[in-house]
Amino acid sequence: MKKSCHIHLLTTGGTIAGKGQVGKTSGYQAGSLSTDRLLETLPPLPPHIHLSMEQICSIDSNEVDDHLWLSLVRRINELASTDIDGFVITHGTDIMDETAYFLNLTVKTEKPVILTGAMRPSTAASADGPLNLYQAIHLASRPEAAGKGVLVCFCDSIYSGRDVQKVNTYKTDAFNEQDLSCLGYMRDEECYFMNQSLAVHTTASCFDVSELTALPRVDVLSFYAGAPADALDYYAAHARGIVIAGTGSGNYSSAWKNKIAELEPHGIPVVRASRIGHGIVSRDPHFEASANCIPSYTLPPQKARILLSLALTVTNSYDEIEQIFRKY
Ligand SMILES: NC(=O)C[C@H](N)C(=O)O
Repeated sequence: MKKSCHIHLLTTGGTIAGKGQVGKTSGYQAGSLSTDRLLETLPPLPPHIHLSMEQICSIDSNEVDDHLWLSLVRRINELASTDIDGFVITHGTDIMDETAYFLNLTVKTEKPVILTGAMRPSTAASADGPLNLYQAIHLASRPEAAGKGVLVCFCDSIYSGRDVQKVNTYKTDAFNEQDLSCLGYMRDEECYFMNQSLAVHTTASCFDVSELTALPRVDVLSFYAGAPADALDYYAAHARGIVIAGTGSGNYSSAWKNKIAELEPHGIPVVRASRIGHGIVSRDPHFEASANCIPSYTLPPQKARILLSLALTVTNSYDEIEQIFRKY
């Protein structure tokens, strides 16, 4: 007989809890199914898995903000010292990559923490939520999933919270399988790990948000043909740091480069990321001419924003922020 296992489900809403016209995959309301109703869609679990649950909120993930992240991480850290063996979080897919990365940097447990969701509402023909949730619960019960950082289980694949990104607007296989983030596969209840993220996470992370009520404001600004450099003045006046979604390998015009250099004495770090979504933004003397300009390495803009915000909770030093971007 298998050793019994206690999995705790935290629900936040998203399309997995969405309801709409029966059969249709679009035009639905996300986050409208209660946790009990969500569980009615699940195939039966084996007797050794004991499931407990709580609803954190019931929202479209575009409503997720720093405050929700801080309460979610506090709740997981508080429950991590109980007899719970693993956590599953249901979440909308639009912001799932951001929440997974934030939790990857801030939860203080080696126990499995798995996010899942769906691309089709519960009322759609061939809704994908039940299988995703079923597999996420099984994955959370597996010792192989421990100590690997926060994971996403979606459409038969296992992704690292560090590198997962949504890459399709509506298909059920919506995350980046052909990239750094796919760590392995699910086949029914079985998990098959093939890779592991080397970036620092969870118990080894230096970020402690337990006393914070808000995160330092960091904004993302896109560069595009002819983008006016004075937009940076606005962000420099309102945010503690800026991430640029540049072109190609994190590029922008010389007018932007000069404006960023002007911000250096004002203590505003500017992280160069890329709007491409794949590849690396590495050090380039052309851009890193001013010390406040830091490459995002393999982080896309929305994840670089999270890391810069957390980095600003521990340091204002440009050099130390750069070291953090190399490690996390
Ligand atoms: N598939 C989804 O879950 C999308 C939805 N808008 C959400 O992120 O909440």
